[in-house]
Amino acid sequence: MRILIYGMGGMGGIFHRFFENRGYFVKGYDLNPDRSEVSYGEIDGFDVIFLCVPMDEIENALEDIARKNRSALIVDISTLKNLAIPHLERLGFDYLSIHPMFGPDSEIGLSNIIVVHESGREEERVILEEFRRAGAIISHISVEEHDRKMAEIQGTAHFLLFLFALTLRGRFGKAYHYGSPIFLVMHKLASRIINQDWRLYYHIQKNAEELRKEILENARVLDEIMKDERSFKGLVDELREEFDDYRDSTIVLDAYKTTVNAEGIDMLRGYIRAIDSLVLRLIEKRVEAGRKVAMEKLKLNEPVEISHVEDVKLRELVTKTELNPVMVSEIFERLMKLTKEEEYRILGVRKKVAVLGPPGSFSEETALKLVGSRLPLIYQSKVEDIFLAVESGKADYGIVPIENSLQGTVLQTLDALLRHDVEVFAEYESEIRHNLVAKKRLPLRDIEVVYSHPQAIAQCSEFINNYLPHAEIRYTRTTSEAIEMLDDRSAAIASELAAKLYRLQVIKRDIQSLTSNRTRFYIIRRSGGSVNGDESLTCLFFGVDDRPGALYRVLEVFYKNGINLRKLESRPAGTRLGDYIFFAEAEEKLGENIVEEIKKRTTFCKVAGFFRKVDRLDVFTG
Ligand SMILES: NC(=O)c1ccc[n+]([C@@H]2O[C@H](COP(=O)([O-])OP(=O)(O)OC[C@H]3O[C@@H](n4cnc5c(N)ncnc54)[C@H](O)[C@@H]3O)[C@@H](O)[C@H]2O)c1
Ligand SMILES: O=C(O)C(=O)C[C@]1(C(=O)O)C=C[C@@H](O)C=C1
Repeated sequence: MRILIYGMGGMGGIFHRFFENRGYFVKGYDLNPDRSEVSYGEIDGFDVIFLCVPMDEIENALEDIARKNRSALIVDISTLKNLAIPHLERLGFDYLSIHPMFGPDSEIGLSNIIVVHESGREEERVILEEFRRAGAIISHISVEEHDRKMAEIQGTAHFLLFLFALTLRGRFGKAYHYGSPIFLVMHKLASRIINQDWRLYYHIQKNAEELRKEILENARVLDEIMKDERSFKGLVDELREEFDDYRDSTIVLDAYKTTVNAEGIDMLRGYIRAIDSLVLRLIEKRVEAGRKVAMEKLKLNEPVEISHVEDVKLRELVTKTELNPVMVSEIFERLMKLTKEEEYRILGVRKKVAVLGPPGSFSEETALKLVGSRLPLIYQSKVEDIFLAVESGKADYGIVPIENSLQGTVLQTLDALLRHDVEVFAEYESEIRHNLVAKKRLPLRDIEVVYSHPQAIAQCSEFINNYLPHAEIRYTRTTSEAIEMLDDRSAAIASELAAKLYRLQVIKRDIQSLTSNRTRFYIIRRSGGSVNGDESLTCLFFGVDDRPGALYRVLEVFYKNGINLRKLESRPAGTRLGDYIFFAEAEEKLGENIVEEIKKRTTFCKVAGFFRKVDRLDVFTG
């Protein structure tokens, strides 16, 4: 979906950043060439055009667009619908008409967006879904009802603020040091609207003439009521029934302090203290919201950690500030960590699990199957680092691949298992399923490039040869890298989880060749964990003298006790050329006597774990 922002002023800027940060192709066009990224001649190549020009310019702008591009979906964001909709209808555009109830310097999250007209096009669904996911509150009303409601809502607020300004004019000058918080907030709001485009307020008030009469009448009534104690109390009692939500109004008032012009060291220190205490209260609010999010996630079976939500958030935040982007990202990463810790706590998750990253990898997919979706994963880029994380206590468990049906034993895992003070306590087997994914639904013939890791490409070669012989293959180091490269004409091979995480379309599921592609994982923990009792397997390392029959004498122990070995590998001991250490997996939990017997017949023996096969791992207890 190619999006054009037509009019790159305040509102245009917001929508440009919003969609760009979410990975859409977005360009801006403006009469002012300094703000334009494309020329007027290029506006025909877009599927969606956000109309973000001032209201007086809407008609001209629509005429200009109609000359170049009649097929795009127009997104009308105007404040008053009677200035835009007649022209959209006359020119025959498909259009989505919304009223974003926020200004250029606001955040979309928690803002109201009123939808007054939809054309039924797919792009509309995508746009509204993005707003919804960003936390906007979307409501639907008719065009007529919209203009009536705006007269009530905006008309009343603006009129009263202008009245406030008119009444106070000339009384205080700029000396507001004795202002109360409520007064100061109202003063600020009045100054805000007085300093914006007056035409907007003029148009809104045009629809609000009846309402203003009502306000003036109410003012007279109120004046009378306030003269009498009992009638005033009666009014307050009545109003309290409707105006009862004043939670956190102090935060609103205290936020005002951050906007004063502080001068001198003492006042500046006071100013910073006020900001700090506000920040602290806001952090508490953030964490409180995290607790509620966690309960929602429990219902939806969603993971606590959603990396693409975090990535988009960080990208958006750094584009909103001139501050050092690295530090800003760090601060918000810490805040998210605090929130996530609280989410885990509320869900009763006590364990942390180290897996091979990055998010969206097949290892992560396995981890999610094993431990469910709401666990703290620690992503490591190497098998060795998973062992280190577990050994050092940074992670409680590690999930490491030990064997793949196509590639055989994972030697890094074997070597690390020998060196580190960890033990295997469970194993898990999973089938790797590859999917062809893309940014949008694409017929196979339109896919020009396929990105993926060489192993994934190899495992899907049959599918690629049969269905994508025309496509160019480009190798990437990781699945995430393949996904980052995607444009409208390419596809990637990735796990179902990655498709979900990065909100991609799955073009074709299970494209791996018929040969089963299974991977067995060990689940490791620090040595000395409690034995469960239902262990049925043992893995161990041993070394033998360099003489005939030495290995035979060890194997004899298994033979004599009727114990099957399902795996036997030799690895260089790392001492001198020709010295080997053996690794074995026995299909039984070896008793102490057997281990003793093996020790007698070997130069070295380390039991790396008594373990069992599992389908789930409980991370909610212990
Ligand atoms: N500002 C708000 O709080 C707010 C809130 C909701 C909706 N809106 C609506 O958003 C729209 C834009 O408001 P804004 O505050 O972003 O305005 P703005 O003045 O900040 O930006 C308008 C931009 O449009 C450009 N422009 C003007 N005429 C043009 C034309 N014919 N072709 C191309 N570009 C043109 C201007 O150069 C400017 O960059 C209006 O319809 C307004 O009703 C504004
Ligand atoms: O948005 C969510 O799902 C949250 O739980 C909030 C939050 C955050 O702290 O910003 C925390 C965890 C997720 O990884 C993404 C974001």
